[in-house]
Amino acid sequence: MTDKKPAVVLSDVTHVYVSDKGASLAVDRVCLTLAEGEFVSLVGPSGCGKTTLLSIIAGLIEPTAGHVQLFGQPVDGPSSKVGYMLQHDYLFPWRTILDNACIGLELQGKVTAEHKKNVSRMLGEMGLADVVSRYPHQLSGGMRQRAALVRTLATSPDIMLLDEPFSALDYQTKLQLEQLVLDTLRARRKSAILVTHDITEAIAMSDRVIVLDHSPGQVRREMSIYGPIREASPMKARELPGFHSLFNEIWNEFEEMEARRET
Ligand SMILES: Nc1ncnc2c1ncn2[C@@H]1O[C@H](COP(=O)(O)OP(=O)(O)OP(=O)(O)O)[C@@H](O)[C@H]1O
Repeated sequence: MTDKKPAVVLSDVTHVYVSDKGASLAVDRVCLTLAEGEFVSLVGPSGCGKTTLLSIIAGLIEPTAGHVQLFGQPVDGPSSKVGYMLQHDYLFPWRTILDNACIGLELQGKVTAEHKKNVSRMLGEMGLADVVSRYPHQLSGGMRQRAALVRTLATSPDIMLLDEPFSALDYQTKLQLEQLVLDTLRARRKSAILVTHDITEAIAMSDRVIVLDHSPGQVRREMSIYGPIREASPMKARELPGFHSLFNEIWNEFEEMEARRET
């Protein structure tokens, strides 16, 4: 028996955006549980509510109905338990890489010599030791995203929300970063939710893939990724037997959604 609480629980979460054009139902009664240390991906057509769900989990927007809990506690605003990594790195151009990586700690009033040493060590682990004193414009896109990852990890969040963090990168850099992020999160036993449009990325990185339907956003299908694929590196996973049939199953869900939209 274990009394460990799941990292995230969404119970019947619904969200309606209200604007001068009226009200629109973005997500509808979504239930989702993320276990501690689990990596889950959300995939689905554009506009199905993926980012809305991440914003709700991060406490940035309040759901219109339903409940969200992080480790058994209701979410009532942004929490230091949650780290958010986006497609754009949002590094400050006037700050060095080290100072950028320390910004979350600064905001939390936690910049001690020890914390700064820890951030420098993480930058080193990410292959950025030689560029800590450089400015963002002097780095490649992949290096900047690695710096953004360190900035997010520096405050030791328990849950990482990853909103298409690799989508602006070239294919080789994307594969390298997928590996780096997965190794880093596994070593630290972080729970993570990845939003991606890349079905192969979702399968290669996750313990579970959740396919969302659109209009309104609802959970359509959940697929557990079986052992060997889960345990392999994201690059090797793509070559394993069974990978393509998982891809096809998810692709078929997309085709069915598209066909329904056209009728
Ligand atoms: N601030 C907002 N005001 C009004 N409607 C919004 C707002 N943000 C999102 N929406 C709408 O809510 C729905 C879900 O948006 P969301 O960005 O969560 O979808 P998504 O699945 O992340 O999309 P994408 O894959 O294109 O990034 C869409 O119809 C979108 O137009």
